[in-house]
Amino acid sequence: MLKFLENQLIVSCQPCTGGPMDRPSIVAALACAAVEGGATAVRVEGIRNVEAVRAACDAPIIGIVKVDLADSPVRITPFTQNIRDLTAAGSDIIALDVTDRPRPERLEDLFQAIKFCGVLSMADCSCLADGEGALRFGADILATTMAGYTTPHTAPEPDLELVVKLAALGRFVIAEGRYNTPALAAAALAAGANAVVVGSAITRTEVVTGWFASAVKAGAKL
Ligand SMILES: CC(=O)N[C@H](C=O)[C@@H](O)[C@H](O)[C@H](O)COP(=O)(O)O
Repeated sequence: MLKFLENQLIVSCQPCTGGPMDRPSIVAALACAAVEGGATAVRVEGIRNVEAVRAACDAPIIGIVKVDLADSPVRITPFTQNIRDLTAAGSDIIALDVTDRPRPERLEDLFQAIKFCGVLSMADCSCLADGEGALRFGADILATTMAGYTTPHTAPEPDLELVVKLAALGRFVIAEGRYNTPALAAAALAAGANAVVVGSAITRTEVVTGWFASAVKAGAKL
């Protein structure tokens, strides 16, 4: 699986929550379109969406569940039950938030559940220490997904420095988070990532339209 993903583009098919494209049939169409365009794998949120994508295309699926908890800031795949459900729905890889923040279940138990389910684990890190911790639990993939998201202000640029640091740990590294142009996606691989995930710039029409709308408004003022 990791050989198959080497030097490849992975597309995150997560429409804006509650938006007009937030439906399993549309997520499945986005995934098929991404594969037609050259993506090798897709990242998909939610059990119904993973099921719909699995039924529509053969590409490897990185499955996640996002849960909003009252007593924890951890949102991405916080429960072992999420892992069992994502596996049953057809995920090949399961990604989870591995940041050092209060969480409802122990990371050790989550990684054990992933191993027990026979799928690969992808550790969504915010910093080098997250990656080092995830390695101790046997993470198969280290990713930069959470870089810039554990403090209130999201950085505008992707965290290429974290790619370099994680790559030095010697595990398969996926760059993810704000790779909003082809040049930035290519820069991730040049920095040492084994693959790159692009989401918003390909599959969040509202976000991309917003970028253009702001630029057009700013241009009109000149
Ligand atoms: C921080 C967090 O919750 N990230 C989520 C992870 O699944 C998604 O909302 C992102 O869209 C995804 O990581 C891809 O990143 P970008 O959309 O920037 O290409």
